[in-house]
Amino acid sequence: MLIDQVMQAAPVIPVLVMNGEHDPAELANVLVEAGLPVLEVTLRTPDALDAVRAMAKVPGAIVGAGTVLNPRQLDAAQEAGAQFIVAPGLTEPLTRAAQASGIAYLPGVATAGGIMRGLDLGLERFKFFPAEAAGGLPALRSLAAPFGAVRFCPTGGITEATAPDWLAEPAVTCIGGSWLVKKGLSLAEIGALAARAGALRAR
Ligand SMILES: O=C(O)C(=O)C[C@H](O)[C@H](O)COP(=O)(O)O
Repeated sequence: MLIDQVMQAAPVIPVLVMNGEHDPAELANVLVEAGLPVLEVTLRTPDALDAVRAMAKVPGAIVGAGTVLNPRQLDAAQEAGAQFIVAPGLTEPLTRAAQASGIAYLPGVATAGGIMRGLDLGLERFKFFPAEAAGGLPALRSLAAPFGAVRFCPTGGITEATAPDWLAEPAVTCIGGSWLVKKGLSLAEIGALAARAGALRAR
C-alpha cells in the first residue's frame, strides 16, 4: 500500500495508545464502522504490537504503527502486520529501512530543513508534528508554500474543534489525533466522536 492510499483513505487518523482499556479488535471495529479505517497504534506501550496484530485482522482496517523510531521497531511493526509506519521525526536510517521494506512511511517534520532532507531522500509526504506546538496553521501554511508537491498529515494538539480548519488547507491530505480515544471514554462515545470525524472531508 502506498502512503498516498493510506492518507486518502480517511480524513482523520486516530492515534491510539493501547493500554488494556479496550479490546483492540473491538475498538478497531468501532472506528472502522464509524468511517475511520486508518488506525495508528503508537509503539509506546507494551500492548502495542499485540494490538496491531489483532486490529490488522479486522475487515476494512488499515493498521499502522506510530512512534516508530528505528529500523528494529519497523521490523517488529511489519512482522505484526502493520501496513504503514509513522515516525515523530525524520532520520536517514529509518527512511532507508522503510524504503527497502516497501512499507508506507510517514515521517514527522516541523521545519523547512526537515522537508528538504526528506525531499533529498525521495519523500513528499510528511506528518507535520507537533502541529499546534510548532506554530499551528500559520506555520503549516508558511512551510507548505515553497514545496508545491508536498502533502502533510498534521498531528499533535489537534482537536475536534480545530480539525475542520486543518482539513481545509490545500497541502493537508489528512490529520491525526488522539482526541477520539481518550482515557475513560466508552466504545459508544468513541464511536460517536469517530462518526463526526469520519464525516469531515479534506477539500
Ligand atoms: O510521533 C508519534 O509517533 C506520536 O505518537 C505522536 C502522536 O502522533 C501525537 O502525540 C498525537 O498528538 P495528540 O493528538 O495531541 O495527542
